[in-house]
Amino acid sequence: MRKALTIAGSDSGGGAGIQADLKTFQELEVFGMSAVTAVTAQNTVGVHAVYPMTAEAVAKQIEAIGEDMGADAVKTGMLFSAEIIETVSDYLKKYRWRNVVIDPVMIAKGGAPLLQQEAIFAMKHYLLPLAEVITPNIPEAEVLTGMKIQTLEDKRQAAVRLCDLGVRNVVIKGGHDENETTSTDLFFDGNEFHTFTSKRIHTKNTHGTGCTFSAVITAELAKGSTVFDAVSIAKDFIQAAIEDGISIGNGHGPTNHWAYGKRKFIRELAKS
Ligand SMILES: Nc1ncnc2c1ncn2[C@@H]1O[C@H](COP(=O)(O)OP(=O)(O)OP(=O)(O)O)[C@@H](O)[C@H]1O
Ligand SMILES: Cc1ncc(CO)c(N)n1
Repeated sequence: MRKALTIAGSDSGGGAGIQADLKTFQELEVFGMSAVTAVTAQNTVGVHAVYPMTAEAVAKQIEAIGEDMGADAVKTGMLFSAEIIETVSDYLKKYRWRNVVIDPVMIAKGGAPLLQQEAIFAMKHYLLPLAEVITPNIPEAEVLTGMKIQTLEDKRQAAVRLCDLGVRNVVIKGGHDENETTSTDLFFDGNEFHTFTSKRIHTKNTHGTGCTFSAVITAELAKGSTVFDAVSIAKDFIQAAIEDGISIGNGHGPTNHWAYGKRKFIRELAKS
């Protein structure tokens, strides 16, 4: 049984954060574990409140896992403060965890800040050098690189800059390219570029797409996939999850975490 750890915030609405990560790990048959960095009171409409944990509480959760169960892959999501980022970075080094996926969560879809402005320095200088993969959306990649991203060439340049910060593989996600008919994610492994493109789905049920995408990469790395294959599976998984999105609540509904598994099961049934 492969094990994956998510270090992220709790989304009471269940579509993003720790909840999305654990549902995704489960779908991919990886044992999921968590260290909660903050509790958010959140639903499909927005974030009502954020209650960060102390850095000590985050440290104790990670230590409990590190001293006993270990992890085949680790992902980070909402980290909120510089202090939490520094603590997480220290523990990633202490346990020499490989397959570290950083989703540099900064702002929720409705605009609520999930990372303090003054924590960006810590993210760039302590956390990013530990990343096997980083998965920023366009606004996050702009903040981390200090450049405006409008074209595919801009995404390429930003990916190179992120590798210069010590990251080994970069995926710049295209969900925010809202004028396009496709959603194109740019992958850079430090040497070569590859684009993963899918048809853009016109839906408001996209809450937690980024968390789910990076959780798939984490689960696949835990199972021994290459980074390229893990990203490729993540793209298929999120496409199915958005296509079969769930219309609950009055705002951005969640994606469907079991759509990918259900389709795979139906395909296998048809073959037999
Ligand atoms: N409307 C859409 N149609 C198809 N794919 C999409 C759509 N929106 C997002 N995606 C895909 O979902 C994944 C996540 O991208 P996105 O840019 O939305 O992340 P994000 O902004 O970090 O998400 P969130 O903050 O809501 O968790 C990417 O693979 C992207 O291509
Ligand atoms: C807890 C949490 N993490 C990440 C996101 C980004 O989708 C969110 N909305 N909430």
